[in-house]
Amino acid sequence: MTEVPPGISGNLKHYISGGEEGSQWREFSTKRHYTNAFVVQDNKILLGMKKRGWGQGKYNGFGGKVDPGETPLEAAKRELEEESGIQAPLVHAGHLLFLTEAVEWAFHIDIYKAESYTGTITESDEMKPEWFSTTSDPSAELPMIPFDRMWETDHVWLPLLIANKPFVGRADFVGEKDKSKPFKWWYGVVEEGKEL
Ligand SMILES: COc1nc(N)nc2c1ncn2[C@H]1C[C@H](O)[C@@H](COP(=O)(O)OP(=O)(O)OP(=O)(O)O)O1
Repeated sequence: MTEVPPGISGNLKHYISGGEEGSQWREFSTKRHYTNAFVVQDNKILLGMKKRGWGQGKYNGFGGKVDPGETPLEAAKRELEEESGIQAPLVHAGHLLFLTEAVEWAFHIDIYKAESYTGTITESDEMKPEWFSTTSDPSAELPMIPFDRMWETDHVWLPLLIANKPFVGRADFVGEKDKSKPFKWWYGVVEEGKEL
């Protein structure tokens, strides 16, 4: 299954794919644009525990919908500040397409990363920020990234973000809302020396 799935494109090299035997990509007619932003600094990553709405109870980057008239980068900076209280020089790291049974649109999510920030990390009504270790060193003072409390395919692409390898992926989920599980997925990395 090395063929790039419908809905994503770019100078991509197959990285990982899988799913239930015989499963087909789901059709979709509309996409909604979202952002997700991560601060990675000194072997640690800032995640937030979502306190309400879509993904409640899961850890994720900071983000949300792109508002009309905003660029994705503007939206990513606004959402990061609204949800965690900080400003950061975000750089585009990849994008993802997610489909679920719970909603009729596809989530197009632009993913951003920063290696520094200004301001004071502050809990908001939407997110509780926490630092996690990006290393597997058992002597690290921080807890490891809680992949068992994140969306199921995050363990595939978050290491690419941490390693500064631009990526693009698609995952189709089955099941209701937060109980949904991926049934088909494909992730690619951008070919060496090429643009995303
Ligand atoms: C597999 O699906 C997903 N995985 C990951 N890692 N992140 C996802 C997935 N589906 C959605 N997301 C992200 C995209 C956004 O960053 C948030 C959802 O944004 P939200 O609905 O909270 O948007 P807001 O504009 O903040 O919402 P309000 O209207 O409540 O302010 O999850």
